[in-house]
Parts: sequence; C-alpha cells; structure tokens
Amino acid sequence: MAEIALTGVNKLYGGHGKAAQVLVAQGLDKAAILERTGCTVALRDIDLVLPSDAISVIMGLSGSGKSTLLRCLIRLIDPSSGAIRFDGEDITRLGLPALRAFRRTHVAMVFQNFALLPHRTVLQNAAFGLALHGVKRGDAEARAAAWLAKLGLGGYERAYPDALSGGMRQRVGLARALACDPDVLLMDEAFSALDPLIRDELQAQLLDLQAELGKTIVFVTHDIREALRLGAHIVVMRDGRVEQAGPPATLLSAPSSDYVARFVAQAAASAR
Ligand SMILES: Nc1ncnc2c1ncn2[C@@H]1O[C@H](COP(=O)(O)OP(=O)(O)OP(=O)(O)O)[C@@H](O)[C@H]1O
Repeated sequence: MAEIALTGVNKLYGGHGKAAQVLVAQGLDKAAILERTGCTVALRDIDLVLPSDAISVIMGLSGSGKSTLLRCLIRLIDPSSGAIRFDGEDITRLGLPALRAFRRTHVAMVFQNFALLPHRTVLQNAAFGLALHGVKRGDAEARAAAWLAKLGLGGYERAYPDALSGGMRQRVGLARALACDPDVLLMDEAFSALDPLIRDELQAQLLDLQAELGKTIVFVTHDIREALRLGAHIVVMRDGRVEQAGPPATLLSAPSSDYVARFVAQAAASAR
C-alpha cells in the first residue's frame, strides 16, 4: 500500500518568499522570479499521483527539482505550500513527533553515496535502521543477515564497507532499507555512482525485488534509459514543473512536448 498524492506543491528557497509566491501565481518563470525576489523556485504547482506498489521514477536534468521533490515527500524539506497525502493522510499537517513516527514506520531511503558507517561491519550497517527502530540487537542482526543473504552478500557480514565494491556497498544500503520493511522506499540517484555493468545488475535486482515485495518505490535519476527500464510510472521534471507524467509506453508513443520527445530519442539513440 501507500499511494502518494501531491496537490499544489510549491517549494521556494531563500529570498522574499511572499513576493515570489505572488509572481509564481502570476506565472512568471524561474529566472525572472530569482532576479526580482532572490527566490529560487525549486518546485511549482506539482499535482501528481505516485501509484502504490509500483516503481515511480522522477527524471530530469540537474536543477530540475528531483531531489527537492523526493525530500519533500517525507518533509526532509518542507514544501512552501501544498498537500502531500500518503493513502489519504496529509503529512504536511503532522507535528514533528507524528512526522517522525510516520517516517519510522512507513519509509526508508537509499542514497547515491551509500551512507554506510565506515567503522561498523556490513552486518551492523544492515541492522542499523532496525536498531534505530528499537529492535533488539540479536533480532535486528538476524533480520539484517537474512536480507544480506538475499542480496548476495552472505559471507560478508563481518567485513567493513571499505573492503566492498560500490555495487556491494549499495546492496548493503538496500538491505538496511528493506530490513525495516517500509511501505515506501525512496531512492535518490541510488545507482548513479556505479559502473554501467554493476548498475545494470542492480537495476535487474531492484525489478525482481519489486515484483516479489510489491513496495511503493520512488526512484530519482537523471538517466532516461534507467527511468524507462525501472519505471512503471515516470515523472519528467523541468525547471521545477512536471513536464509529463505517465507510464513509459505513453512517454514513448505520445510525448507531451518536444522536450520529452528529445529525451526519449536520446534513450533510443544510446540503446543502438
Ligand atoms: N538549499 C537550497 N537553497 C537554495 N536553492 C536550492 C537549494 N537546494 C536546491 N536549490 C535549487 O533548487 C532547484 C532544484 O534543485 P534540486 O537539487 O532539487 O534539483 P535536482 O534535479 O535534484 O538536481 P541535481 O540532479 O543536480 O541534484 C535548483 O535550482 C537548485 O539550485
């Protein structure tokens, strides 16, 4: 479960926010608003539904707002306005304790730089999320070990992260996230630091895990090929707006703009 619905979400950074909100409503573009108010419009008028139990991919060039959008989903960054509903519950209305409890029970994150603790073993890293949830050590490590084995890291439990390749480190990151059994997995450029072949393997593994576990996954990437491979639903961002959102087949057969058509053509050209 966990459909995520965003309604009228805006995020402005810095400057004179109130003046910028007015200019956003008037439809001025990002550059003009920055010049007049010192405000960067990172997200504007985002209306989106990210389906439950499927992989949604947020795709776009650098600066298009992908990371801001991902972080706003669980209020690691607070949106300036708008509603964000998980199965109907608007998390923009939660106070901090309720928000923390919500994150703890429902969400896990996987990062581009793996975010492993260098002085802890692979097993301790994989059990780390569970430890934060208050699960007893023996239990946490048993669950973590099972996930490590599932992800092909059986035998590496006592190793330290610096002894692992990038692909193996990211598998530890995935094990740590999945061990907490979240409804929602947020992945920020999670495979972008990996060599192409390893990246390919991890993409395949993520698709298999998704088919088996049926999690709601939101995956950020700047790579259109990765988006088309992983996404059941793809959101193309441009300058803080949603340029097009839909299944890959729709993006391929009916791109909503030249901008999306160029991305799709780029994917086709690099596949040749
Ligand atoms: N803390 C911040 N303060 C001011 N502006 C910010 C901040 N974080 C992001 N921005 C701006 O907001 C816009 C969206 O940035 P964001 O990082 O969300 O984009 P992105 O698509 O994830 O880019 P990248 O792929 O480079 O990470 C950009 O114009 C960026 O410069």
